[in-house]
Amino acid sequence: MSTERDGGGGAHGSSHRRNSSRGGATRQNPRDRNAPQAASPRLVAYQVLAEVRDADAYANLVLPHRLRDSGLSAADRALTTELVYGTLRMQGYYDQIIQIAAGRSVDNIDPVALVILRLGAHQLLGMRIPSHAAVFETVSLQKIVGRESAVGFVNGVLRALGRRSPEEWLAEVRESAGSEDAVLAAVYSHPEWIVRAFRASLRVEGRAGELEQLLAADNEAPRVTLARLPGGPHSEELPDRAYEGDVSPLSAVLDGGDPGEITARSNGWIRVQDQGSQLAALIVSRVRPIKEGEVWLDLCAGPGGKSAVLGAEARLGGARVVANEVVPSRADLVWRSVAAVRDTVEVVSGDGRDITEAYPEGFDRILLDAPCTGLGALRRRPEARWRKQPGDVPELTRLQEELMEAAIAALRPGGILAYVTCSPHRAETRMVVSTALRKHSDLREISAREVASQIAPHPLQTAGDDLSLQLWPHRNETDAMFVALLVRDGV
Ligand SMILES: C[S@@+](CC[C@H](N)C(=O)[O-])C[C@H]1O[C@@H](n2cnc3c(N)ncnc32)[C@H](O)[C@@H]1O
Repeated sequence: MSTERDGGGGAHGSSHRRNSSRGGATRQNPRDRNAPQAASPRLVAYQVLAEVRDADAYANLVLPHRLRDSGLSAADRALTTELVYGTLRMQGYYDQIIQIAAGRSVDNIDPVALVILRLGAHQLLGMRIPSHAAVFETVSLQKIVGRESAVGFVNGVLRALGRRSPEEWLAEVRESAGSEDAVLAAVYSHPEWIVRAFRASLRVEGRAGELEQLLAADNEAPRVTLARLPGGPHSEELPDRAYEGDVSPLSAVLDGGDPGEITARSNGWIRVQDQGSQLAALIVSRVRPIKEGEVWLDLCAGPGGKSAVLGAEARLGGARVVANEVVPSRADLVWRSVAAVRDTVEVVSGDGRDITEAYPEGFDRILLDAPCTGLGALRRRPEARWRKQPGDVPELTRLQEELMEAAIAALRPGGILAYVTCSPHRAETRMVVSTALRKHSDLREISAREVASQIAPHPLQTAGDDLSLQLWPHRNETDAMFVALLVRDGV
């Protein structure tokens, strides 16, 4: 499931790396395992990675908490972020190299040592921290958190890693993979089934040649993007060191600075949100002029990023919004997210498949931002690619089709339904829409691409013949959002 308030992303910066390669783990005696450990970037990064592995935690939720409590400087917080996000994104690639260097499968490596080796691999190969510093610091970490008996092993593997350049390792990994998809999966650190799904979606647009660019974009930290809710006290102003993005007229793309300070000062009017998500919500609110008294539904609203945009737009046009979310704790997040426009948004919690029981009178516009694999947001959720399984797809498409049926039943005659996912997987996008169109002769599709191109401040880079809109990280610098617009016949 996807979230919009995550922001996410890792900071880059070689100066941080240099400063911090001396920090933390070496300031105490690494052999005194009972002494309280002062926070260091590598120790905090290890703790986050261990929590992600052991407790199925989300790095973008755990990391900010750990950083807040760490007492680390801004530079060391940036280094920690890079260590966590970079290591998680490139885990598949580093595992190939660790296997070669260790002469055994990663399945046969002690789990703590494996996390530490991945952290070391990222420093050596991803951040190009000088080999002696990276090896020394990482071995020190093993002495603090790992088994004493594995220290020699970790030291030996890291030294083997450091003996070859990143380019030599890349060539070695390329050579040892088999098919073309296996090579791409290994080199760009994606599971092979995701590579195949992306290839299939791009091929429909006649752009299969962009696959490598897409995979590479997934491994880059996205820029932090803010949404300025329309009608807010400073919605027209761009914050310092920000520029308007190409995709959403509400966007402010940050060129540095702390988004936390800007968002906290704004009382909910300015918030972190991917441009693709902003555009998806604006497609619902701007597809046609708003008639006073319209009632809109956000059927799967948690954590509420799009509800806030819809609420702000509805408020200006005299409409109101019902925001529904099945998980009560996520409905609370929606309630918090719409703080600036609470007079316009009613937050409710229930299964979206039963929405017509609670609201038999129906809705003029519905946003169905469906639970999905989230394969379009891998940049911002670095561990997600390793957790998702191909078997998740059929289960999700069943739920998506059921929610689609409920949304259609809740649509007033003449009403508009936007079906949205943050996944480009065809089974979750066009196939769900095609099934709905086949089943309901009173539904017709209109061009989400055309509506989107009238909203976007700059020409939208899209391809293919579909009426639906498919955005891509490598082309649009957004999550790979999909939007289809369905209109129900009638007045
Ligand atoms: C893609 S997320 C929505 C993101 C949200 N629109 C935003 O912009 O912040 C999908 C949401 O659907 C919720 N969900 C899953 N099954 C549901 C159901 N049967 N009824 C309503 N919501 C559901 C999930 O809990 C999740 O919060």
